[in-house]
Amino acid sequence: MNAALKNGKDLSPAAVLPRNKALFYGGQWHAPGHGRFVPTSNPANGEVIGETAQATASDVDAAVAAASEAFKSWRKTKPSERAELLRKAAAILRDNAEELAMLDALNTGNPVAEMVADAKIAAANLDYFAGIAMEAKGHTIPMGDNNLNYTVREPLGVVVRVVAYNHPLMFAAQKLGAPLAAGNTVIIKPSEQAPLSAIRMAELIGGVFPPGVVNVLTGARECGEALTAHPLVKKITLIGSTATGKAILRGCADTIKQVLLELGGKNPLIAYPDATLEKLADGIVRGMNFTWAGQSCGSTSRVFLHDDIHDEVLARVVEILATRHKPGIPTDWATTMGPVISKAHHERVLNYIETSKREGARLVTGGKTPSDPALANGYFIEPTIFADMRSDMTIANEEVFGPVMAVFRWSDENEMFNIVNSVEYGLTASIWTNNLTAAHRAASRVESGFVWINNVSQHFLGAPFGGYKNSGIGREECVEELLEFTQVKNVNINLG
Ligand SMILES: NC(=O)c1ccc[n+]([C@@H]2O[C@H](COP(=O)([O-])OP(=O)(O)OC[C@H]3O[C@@H](n4cnc5c(N)ncnc54)[C@H](O)[C@@H]3O)[C@@H](O)[C@H]2O)c1
Repeated sequence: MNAALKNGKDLSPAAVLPRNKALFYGGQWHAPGHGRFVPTSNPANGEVIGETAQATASDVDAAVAAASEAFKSWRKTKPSERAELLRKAAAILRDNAEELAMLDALNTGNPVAEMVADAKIAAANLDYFAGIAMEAKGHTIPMGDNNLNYTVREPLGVVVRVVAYNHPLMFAAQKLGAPLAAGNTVIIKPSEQAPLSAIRMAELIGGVFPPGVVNVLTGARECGEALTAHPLVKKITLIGSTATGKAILRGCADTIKQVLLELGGKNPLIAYPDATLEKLADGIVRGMNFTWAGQSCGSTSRVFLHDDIHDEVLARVVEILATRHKPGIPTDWATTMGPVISKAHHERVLNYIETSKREGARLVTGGKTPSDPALANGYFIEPTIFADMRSDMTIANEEVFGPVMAVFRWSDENEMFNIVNSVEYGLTASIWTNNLTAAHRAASRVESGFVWINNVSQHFLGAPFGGYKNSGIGREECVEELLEFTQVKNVNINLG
């Protein structure tokens, strides 16, 4: 199939790459103050495919000023009108889903066929927050005679949303929904590792909103730090690593800035002996998100198999994996697994593999770069499984953020939960059993913010997503996310 054509649409790089490379704020494109642009590349072959501006502190000042100015009228805009614009933006994203998927495939290495869903998920989020814009409401509080006491929820002001590289368009677009619906203006800071689709998003939907309401600043750590420290930024949110979350928390101290943090994970999948083995094996493969080379915060990368079913399930998993995920060129519509994001990350993941071997984990499958010469210049790694894991091994505790699964054997439930809950992370967990009591008991014991029973990976719009422990602060994709971007004012009226 010609990768450049899909449903009559031209999906060649020339057609899908953004036209701009500068900074989008105040409704216009601005060259960075110091004029620096940096290249961005395609992880499937290492080739440079574009360049983007590197925002520094002076650009941050200018963008925050524009967003701050826009806030004055956006906060007064009727929620129903704000909702209408969000719905308009959602429709544009849906119309451009294939183009945006191809752009993300070029810049992240995630397979294009699977990335089409990302624009649609982002659009669904915008529609969802458009629908609940009126839920940013207050209460009346009974105070007895001669007093009327009520609360109102007001927007915060300028909100910054810093996002990770693994689903760049989806994160950049979906994270606009809640703050805009609540009346804030937003600056999106995409990852410097995959910035192109956020720029394209600004081209497509930036003009739907009044100037300064939606802004996109590309840049790296320096840009993120300047945004974090800026006194006129009232809240900063992050989708990123726990290390960056800690840096942002530290950077917020001087301005007493609110945060919302969606951070890393080392998520357990726990299988009881009575689970339906066929579905379990399928779920273990799906939960690891091999499609994006394991680069998902929610990946269930620690699999705890009960002794009675361990060997049979592991054999099934290896069998499914062999037919389902094979590294390939991400812009090819038939590809089922992409590379990792960069040369540095490739080396990091391969190091984790070598360390695991050295520490005595048993390599069951994968563990190396693919032999296909067409992939030689990209950052590909075969889907990898280690078994006979011990809790003191490195990948039993550290987030690899690559296609590397760690399988543990268990027989004592208490010992198993000690290991499950011994890591610093607590994002997701997946529990497999047909016993209702065991399922609820396990859900209650596991220290994670988002738990699936007999399922993996899926998010449910309206249901709170977020982490326990060092996996984050706050909840998203639900009413609470909307309320995160409001502050409560209490008004007491003396009627006497
Ligand atoms: N919990 C979630 O919902 C979720 C979703 C996806 C990814 N993640 C996590 O993201 C990580 C992988 O993504 P990544 O490598 O892009 O993460 P990262 O933390 O390296 O970068 C994330 C973003 O933070 C910015 N940044 C870096 N240092 C900063 C600083 N000091 N101040 C402000 N901003 C700064 C980066 O430029 C980027 O835009 C993994 O740990 C993964 O688990 C979490």
